[in-house]
Amino acid sequence: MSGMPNAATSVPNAIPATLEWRDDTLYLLDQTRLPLEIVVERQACVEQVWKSIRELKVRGAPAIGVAGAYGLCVAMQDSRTESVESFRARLAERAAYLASARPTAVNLQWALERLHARLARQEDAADAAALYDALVDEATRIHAEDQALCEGIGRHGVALIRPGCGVLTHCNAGALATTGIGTATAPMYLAHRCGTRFRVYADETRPLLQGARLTAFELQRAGIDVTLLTDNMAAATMQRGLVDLVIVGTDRVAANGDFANKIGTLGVAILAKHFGIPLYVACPSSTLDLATRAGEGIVIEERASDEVTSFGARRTAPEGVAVRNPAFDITPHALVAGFITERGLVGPPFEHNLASLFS
Ligand SMILES: CSC[C@H]1O[C@H](OP(=O)(O)O)[C@H](O)[C@@H]1O
Repeated sequence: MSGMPNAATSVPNAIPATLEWRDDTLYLLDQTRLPLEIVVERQACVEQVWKSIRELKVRGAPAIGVAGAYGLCVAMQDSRTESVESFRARLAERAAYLASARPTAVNLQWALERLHARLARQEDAADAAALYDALVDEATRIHAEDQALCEGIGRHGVALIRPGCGVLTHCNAGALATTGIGTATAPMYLAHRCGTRFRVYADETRPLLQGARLTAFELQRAGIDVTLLTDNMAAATMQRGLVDLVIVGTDRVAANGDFANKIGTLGVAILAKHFGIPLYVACPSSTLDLATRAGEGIVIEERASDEVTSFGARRTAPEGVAVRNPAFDITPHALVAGFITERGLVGPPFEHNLASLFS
């Protein structure tokens, strides 16, 4: 898979990894500059990491989780010479700060809580420097696990992609949303790796165009047949019989199988149901939030209106017009054929079968 991010490749024009932790420093591929520019940014402080997550320089639930984990390490570097008690107190405050960057993707909170839990187990730490080392070790483990989780999702979903089929996806749940081969794209990359020929239809995904800027970019560079659609073309494309399967990612799955994903996913799911097309949701088990009973319990991030009133740098709406800009919507589990996770392909009844993944 030449040219895709996070692939172990020596191809010179390959896209750099979504993020990198090197010499106690976090580097992020600035996804707001893609597809025209490939810019990697050194994160000098935790405030910069917070801003990078908030501004979607790094985005996608798994990638946000890994970036948040390393961001907490960045936050604690200056506290290595403090007392153990002071280090632990500061950790809680810095974790809460990072969690405030974006509320919907469960992976950010999950990763920060996992680092917190690691330190809770370090009861006999000699000093704060040892606690810092434990944080970096745990963040590194989360990073490595994420790459393996993507491969597992790919293995459990690859059989869904039959030769000659058309797959529609929304937003970017690709390699650029993770530190591996993606979630929704994982079955696509594995099918491509096996020589299966299929077509992908990528919704551009207004207002921030993750589908056009990121999904079309990474799939094209990997040599996968991808066609870019405007969001209002999904219905006609399905009506023409070009779509056999929908695979999307998710930012949070409630216990009953309702899920949050990029705004517009609900519309795609309703269309898929109408045209008798199965919709699958690809996610690592860390995205399952069994503590939230149903979709109405998921907090939806509201974003700035200028993301809607401008197209790139060009204003496209009258000054003062009222705007709504929810970044996600909630799709009810009744519209879902199954969840593709690293632990298996999960069908209904979701309340029972999702919980069974952890038993
Ligand atoms: C594999 S999670 C990808 C998920 O995250 C995206 O949202 P954003 O670009 O705002 O982080 C979108 O909902 C994707 O499905």
